[in-house]
Amino acid sequence: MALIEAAGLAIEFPLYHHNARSLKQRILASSPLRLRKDEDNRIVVAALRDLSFTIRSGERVALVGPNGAGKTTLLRTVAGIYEPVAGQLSVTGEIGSLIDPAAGMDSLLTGRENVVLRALYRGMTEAAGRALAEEVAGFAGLGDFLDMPIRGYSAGMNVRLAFAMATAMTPEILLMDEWFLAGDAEFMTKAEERLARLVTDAEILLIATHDNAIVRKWCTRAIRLEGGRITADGTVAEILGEAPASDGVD
Ligand SMILES: Nc1ncnc2c1ncn2[C@@H]1O[C@H](COP(=O)(O)OP(=O)(O)OP(=O)(O)O)[C@@H](O)[C@H]1O
Repeated sequence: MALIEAAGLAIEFPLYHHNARSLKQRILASSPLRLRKDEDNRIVVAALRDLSFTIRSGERVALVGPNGAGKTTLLRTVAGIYEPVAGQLSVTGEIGSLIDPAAGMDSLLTGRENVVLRALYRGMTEAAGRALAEEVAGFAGLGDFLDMPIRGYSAGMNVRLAFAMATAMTPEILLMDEWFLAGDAEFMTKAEERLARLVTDAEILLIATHDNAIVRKWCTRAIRLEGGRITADGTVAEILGEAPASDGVD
């Protein structure tokens, strides 16, 4: 059973800037509690502060909140990209990650080679990887581009490949940034069908978004982050209420 549990989770980034002092003053003015000095006397930004939550199998959770609230940082932390500086995070279940399209891809390899390589990392045989590449090819609709190095792909092609690959592997936990749902109309129709199947089988969906229509369509629960903290956690109706389609910050 897939499960994500966080207790007192905190993520910080050191602030590197040639003029960190004045930057600090400016950020302090707008967000007085978000900067501090760590044990090594470095100024750090508290990207996530004291987060505690449990996400269980069957939940489809939206991370909502203004720019800089910490939504993507939380996705990346659950994906294992960032190490918490405090608190605990426990993630049970195989993760499919649609956060950074080129992450984990080798730009010198072709789309097909990347799919096979990813399959091998996951412990599949090469034959199974090749079969998976065919499946991904059919869905992503990249045509001959599938056999070209991905450094020549457009941004849209990268998204198609990443989306097709992540969803073909039916992860138990799917982590997604909203712009994976912003493809062209034809692709999105296909993608939505696939996503619907995936979120029915896959156990947890965690998506960062500003688009309330996406939250209402896909999610059962919403967690609101502000300034790196959870300020609300509840059903979509409780968190969004009568809010309009977008929170207007993007
Ligand atoms: N790699 C990094 N290095 C330094 N600071 C970072 C890094 N990533 C995020 N931050 C800081 O952490 C905070 C949270 O950023 P994050 O990108 O998670 O917000 P977000 O809610 O996803 O915003 P948006 O809606 O704009 O995508 C911000 O103050 C940001 O500047």
